[in-house]
Amino acid sequence: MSGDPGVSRRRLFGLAGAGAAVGAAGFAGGLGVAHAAEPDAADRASSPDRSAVDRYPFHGPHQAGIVTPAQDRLHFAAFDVTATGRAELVALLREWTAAAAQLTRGHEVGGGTPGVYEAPPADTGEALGLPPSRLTLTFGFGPSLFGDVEGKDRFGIGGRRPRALRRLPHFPKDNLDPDRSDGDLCVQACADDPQVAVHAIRNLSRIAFGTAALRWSQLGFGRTSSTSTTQQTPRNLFGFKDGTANLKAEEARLVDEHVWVGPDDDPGARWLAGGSYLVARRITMNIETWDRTSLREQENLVGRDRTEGAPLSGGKEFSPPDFTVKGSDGKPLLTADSHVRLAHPSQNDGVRMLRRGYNFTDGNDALGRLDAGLFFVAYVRDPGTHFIPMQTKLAAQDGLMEYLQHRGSALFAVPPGIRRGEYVGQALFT
Ligand SMILES: C=CC1=C(C)c2cc3[nH]c(cc4nc(cc5[nH]c(cc1n2)c(C)c5CCC(=O)O)C(CCC(=O)O)=C4C)c(C)c3C=C
Ligand SMILES: [Fe+2]
Repeated sequence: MSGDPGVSRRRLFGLAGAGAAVGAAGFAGGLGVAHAAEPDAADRASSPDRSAVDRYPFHGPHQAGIVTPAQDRLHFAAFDVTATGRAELVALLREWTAAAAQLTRGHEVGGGTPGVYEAPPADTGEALGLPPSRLTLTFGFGPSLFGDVEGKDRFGIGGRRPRALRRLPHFPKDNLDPDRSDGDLCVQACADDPQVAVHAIRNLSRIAFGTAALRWSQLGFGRTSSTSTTQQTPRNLFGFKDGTANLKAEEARLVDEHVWVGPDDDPGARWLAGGSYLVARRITMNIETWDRTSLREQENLVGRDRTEGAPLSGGKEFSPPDFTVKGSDGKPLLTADSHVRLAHPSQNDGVRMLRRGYNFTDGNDALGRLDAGLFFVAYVRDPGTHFIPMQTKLAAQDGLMEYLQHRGSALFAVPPGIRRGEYVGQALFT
């Protein structure tokens, strides 16, 4: 494995596939501009699967897990740093980076080198024998890392806090649970196998022991967006196609304009250039009430038809909505309180966002109602222009809000991609 000390889980079990060349070709041709990093020998796919690759490069100009085609499963974790020193924080970021490079290649944490028999193993073991499953690990820094509630700058980085990195404001109808909100650090683990995603978060949490503690986490079981034109549009738990009008990796110019932080966006935080901002919202959906709502009402609230996902103004799934088309009653077919009308770029100063959310359910509540919803994740160049105004409007005017409750909220600055030999966010500390 190209000099990497890690032992491939696949190789360990004698499963090495013959599809590496096919996989690499598929990556280059299928992804186009999606992730500018060229896979090296160790990053190449070891077996063909649905998308022709089973792993994505960890190193590159942008972190993987943003424009990377959205995988099927999510384990998202937010951490509080418990250590008080900058050196300990940097040491954690170094260790996380090394482990993430191994995990995304399908290797064991610690490289599979045998440890002391009397000591716990370096890797927890539940992913042994599993392929990389297109695991991506994406790291972010929360506002509190730069200054805690008392304004204390624990790590000497307060002066480099990006201007836009502040706790998200309280939006109308927010019913937030502090135990499901905020955090100093975050890790987004996405994979096509839930065991691989959970294994990654478990092992990164374990590495953090003594330096950072898990604050909250969220599992997601079905993507609610497409981030590449190669993907079919999935459905959310309201049964509607979600992700149709999402920004796609192939739209490189728009991704540059709306997702990546530019070098001159914030002169006091140039370390973030090439990175992005991650907005996370845990939104519970009142499934039982929705299921008792007529299809006509459901479609009017969304602004698209349920079967095809076409705008109610006519056309097919990817036809642009026409807000001027009126029904026989003289009213617009896309009503003023429909989600698609309110969220459309033409009603929001032209802003776009890269949505990367997941369906979730945590079983049922005491009344037997499904505790389910959408874990909304979006990547934006500036939350002040690309998220806060839209969410303020949706919270106040969106007809869907009758069926939704925002229970968790967080914002993180996502550093740019990681070069070999460096650790995530290194430019912030040098
Ligand atoms: C503030 C941003 C948004 C939140 C929060 C949000 C929650 C949310 N959305 C759906 C279902 C759908 N959303 C759709 C489109 C859509 N949503 C947003 C933003 C937020 N959604 C945008 C920017 C768009 C695209 C608008 C456009 O350009 O046309 C759709 C339609 C299909 C699609 O284009 O993706 C659905 C369906 C739910 C259920 C939800 C909260 C639980
Ligand atoms: Fe939406």
